[in-house]
Amino acid sequence: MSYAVKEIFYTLQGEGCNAGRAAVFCRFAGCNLWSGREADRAKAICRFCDTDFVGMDGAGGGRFASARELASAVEQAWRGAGAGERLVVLTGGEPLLQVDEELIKALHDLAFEIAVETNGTIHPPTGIGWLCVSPKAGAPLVATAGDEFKLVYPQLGAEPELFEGLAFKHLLLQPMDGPEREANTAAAVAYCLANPRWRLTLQTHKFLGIP
Ligand SMILES: C[S@@+](CC[C@H](N)C(=O)[O-])C[C@H]1O[C@@H](n2cnc3c(N)ncnc32)[C@H](O)[C@@H]1O
Ligand SMILES: Nc1nc2[nH]cc(C(=O)O)c2c(=O)[nH]1
Ligand code: SF4
Ligand SMILES: [Mg+2]
Repeated sequence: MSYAVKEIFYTLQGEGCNAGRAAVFCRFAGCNLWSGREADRAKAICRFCDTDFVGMDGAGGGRFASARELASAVEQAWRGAGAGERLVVLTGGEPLLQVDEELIKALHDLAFEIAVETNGTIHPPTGIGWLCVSPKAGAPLVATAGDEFKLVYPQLGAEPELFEGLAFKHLLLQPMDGPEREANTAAAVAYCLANPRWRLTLQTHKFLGIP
């Protein structure tokens, strides 16, 4: 199978439990909850997306004909010294529209740990080392277990209480970015203070000014 990739870049994971860790980000093109076109945003299932995932025209992006070619491009982007600690974050768009066991094997063959950022609407293939699920109100949630559950807050119809019975190691609230970011951040802080099972995560790359 071939893979449509928007961009590949090396940076620090900005969000979640692994914030601060160096990683290659591989951003797949396309999503099942929004076309990515501004004209469609108001009628999309997911309306608050902060990401351009349309096309294959970003840095390091393109159409990759095979899992080995894509894994090799990820390896080319790695800038860390030595052989250890290699981490790739597969994101998008919705990566699980494209990620398959062949790609996972090809990345493992190059000694990468694999993290995935997904909206939880697609069953993940086996072999993912760190699964981050970020549910979207109004979309079916089929990935009900994983490493971190990163709920963008607030979302009407996706209140944190609804998810407390799921099998995730970590429950995180991420303030929704956009015009209400400050109010959303204050509300997320208040929620975590009142409900200590939930921890706050911030999009640190945005205030660091890194990708
Ligand atoms: C762009 S998405 C790509 C991965 C996948 N489609 C998903 O939604 O999880 C990456 C992460 O950014 C989060 N995100 C998107 N827009 C956001 C916003 N406006 N504020 C805060 N987090 C946002 C998503 O919930 C997800 O955790
Ligand atoms: N630095 C950095 N960390 C991130 N964590 C999740 C991201 C994403 O867009 O999936 C992201 C991103 O775009 N940049
Ligand atoms: S599901 Fe993820 S990539 Fe798709 S529109 Fe929502 S935040 Fe963006
Ligand atoms: Mg992002």
